[in-house]
Amino acid sequence: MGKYAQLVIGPAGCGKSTYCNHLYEHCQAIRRSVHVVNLDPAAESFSYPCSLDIRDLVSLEDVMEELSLGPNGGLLYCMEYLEENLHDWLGEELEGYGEEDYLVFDCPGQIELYNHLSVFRSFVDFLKNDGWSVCVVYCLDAHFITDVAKFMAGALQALAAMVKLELPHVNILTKVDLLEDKRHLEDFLFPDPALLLPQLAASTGPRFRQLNGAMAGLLDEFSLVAFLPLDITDEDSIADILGQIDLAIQYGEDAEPRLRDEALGEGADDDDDGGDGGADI
Ligand SMILES: Nc1nc2c(ncn2[C@@H]2O[C@H](COP(=O)(O)OP(=O)(O)OP(=O)(O)O)[C@@H](O)[C@H]2O)c(=O)[nH]1
Ligand SMILES: [Mg+2]
Repeated sequence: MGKYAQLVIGPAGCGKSTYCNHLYEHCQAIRRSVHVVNLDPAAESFSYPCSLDIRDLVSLEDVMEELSLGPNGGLLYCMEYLEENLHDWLGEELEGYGEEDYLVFDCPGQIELYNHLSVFRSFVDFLKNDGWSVCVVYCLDAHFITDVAKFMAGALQALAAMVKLELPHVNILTKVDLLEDKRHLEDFLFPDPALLLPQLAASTGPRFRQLNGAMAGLLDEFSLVAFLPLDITDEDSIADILGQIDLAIQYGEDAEPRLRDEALGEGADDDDDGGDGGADI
């Protein structure tokens, strides 16, 4: 048995909260328990029921008003405040959760929080020490694949978060339903630098050739940057993603006996198939 969590991160507006809501609805549909946590002190409203909310600790609005800070400085202050209060606030709140609980943390969109500051590293270390198996879910807007240079930048950001947080990691290409032309989608789900490099060269000046080569080499060397497509109009899409995340944190191994026990406890049919509609992993 264990405690499981997803840390949903990615650039501003890339669809993190929408993913969290879609995942919550999917889990409701397959009768799988999941709690969504808001970690964005600037959030105003959510579509999902919020089980735990950073704004109960600190809100951006109050910080901006009381400390006369702008939105970015205010957000950094809030996140550093969270880092200082991990034990006192988060530790206490998480006492209400235990074995078999599954949390999804909907994070703010400023990528410097993952790459430059220590707050998320402290946050995941705290969760790990508290016994949670955590998977980072890095969201990138599918719009990024319309321009190879933009995609390279997005993939490198995902790679930086992967290296910095050192956790099981799944990358998601969100908003795939909005792509008009899906013919080249596959090229970006498993990006092959050798394939992308000529396109990159065509869209940048010759003096960037060496830099482009070095960046492509970096992605190639790690060969860890692959993306799963999220099409919110296709239910299989979120089921596949959840299945991959389950694999990454080995959720299925612990969950199967529990689902069967639950089904029996609820007087399920004798011939229970144990599947419960869950992801096929
Ligand atoms: N069609 C479509 N729209 C999406 C999808 N994901 C997000 N959106 C839209 O994109 C906008 C931003 O989505 P959010 O889920 O708020 O993005 P976010 O990453 O949580 O944004 P921040 O928390 O501000 O960084 C909203 O208008 C969403 O409705 C998607 O998969 N498909
Ligand atoms: Mg959001």
